Amino acid sequence: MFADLTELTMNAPEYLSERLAESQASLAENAPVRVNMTLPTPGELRQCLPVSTQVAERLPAQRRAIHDIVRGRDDRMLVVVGPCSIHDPLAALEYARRLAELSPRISDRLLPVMRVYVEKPRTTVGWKGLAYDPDLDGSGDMARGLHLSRHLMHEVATLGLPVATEVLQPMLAAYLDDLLAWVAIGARTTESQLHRELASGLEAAVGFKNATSGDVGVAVDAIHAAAHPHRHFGLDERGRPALCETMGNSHAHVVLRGGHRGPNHDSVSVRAARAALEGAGLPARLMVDCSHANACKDHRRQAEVLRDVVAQRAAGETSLMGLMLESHLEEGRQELVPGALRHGVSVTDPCLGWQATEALLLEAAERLR
Ligand SMILES: O=C[C@H](O)[C@H](O)COP(=O)(O)O
Ligand SMILES: C=C(OP(=O)(O)O)C(=O)O
Repeated sequence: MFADLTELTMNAPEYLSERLAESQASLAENAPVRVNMTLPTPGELRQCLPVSTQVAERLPAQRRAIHDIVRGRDDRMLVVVGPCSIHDPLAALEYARRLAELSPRISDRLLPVMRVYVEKPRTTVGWKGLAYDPDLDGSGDMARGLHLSRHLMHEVATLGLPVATEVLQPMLAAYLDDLLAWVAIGARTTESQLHRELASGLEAAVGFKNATSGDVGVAVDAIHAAAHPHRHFGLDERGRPALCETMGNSHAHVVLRGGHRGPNHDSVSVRAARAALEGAGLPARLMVDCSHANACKDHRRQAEVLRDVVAQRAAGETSLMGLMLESHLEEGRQELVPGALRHGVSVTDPCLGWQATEALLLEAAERLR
């Protein structure tokens, strides 16, 4: 397994992309957008990296378990935990092995799902994630990025862990969604109609973050929109433009991540979010992201936030059904300097280290028993 991924990390799957002939590319030389490479279609990538029988059989049960928590039929809490972003697939697999080992020790009270985030939304500009730039140097080998992303998700799923990701580019869902047990729509895209349509057609439960401003209303609107059937523009398996019809997703929920005005994990904010959902006739089900503006981007504060949420839940706030933690092998973050990276340290937001994460999840499970 590891040998396979190591090899993949080094060898670009050239057969999956095709540089357009110079004559074709140069037609667009002076255009603001230059198309110089075709990418594999979703069908081609899926064929190249098929889902094993074991993973395919396990995924529906994982999704059902998450649905049950989202709906309140299972009183455990969902915990979406893992690196802010994946930049080193081998380090991510090492993390996944540790989480898979911890999982049975807490699974009576918590259901861990691993963050395998291969796309990053940026406030302005910055590295956009493994799917866009797996070599971390701006070369943007997206064919390899897609291949690595799918391969890694499959490896994580093979360990028995449910896989979570944020879908930023709606087109990418078709490459990955047969591996996803939980999906995030981020704070910067919750208001986007395209993302709401996408969520409406996913089998996985979808968490909509409140806006970066702190506005929870847009996430409530998003849940409403995602629950509806839609007809929207999309791509089929062969990459052709297609009219897509969706059924509506009844497992969308709000994720409180704080905002420009400060955190929103406290009991007053939780009650306000609950009231907003109830007022819109929607189930009052909430996940709290312990990171981002809830931790004021200080990874150590995630522990305080988690303890506060668990205490509220233990005191009877049953609308709180989930937690999110940004966590990697080692704590903190580092600047993205290719060739000088420390192993297992985030290159985007600061993360809790593994030891602190493990201790915190064991403590939370105990508190919820
Ligand atoms: O989760 C990661 C970041 O908070 C998000 O991608 C924005 O990052 P940036 O503000 O560093 O661009
Ligand atoms: C980008 C993320 O969060 P948000 O959309 O809340 O900023 C994230 O969870 O990685």
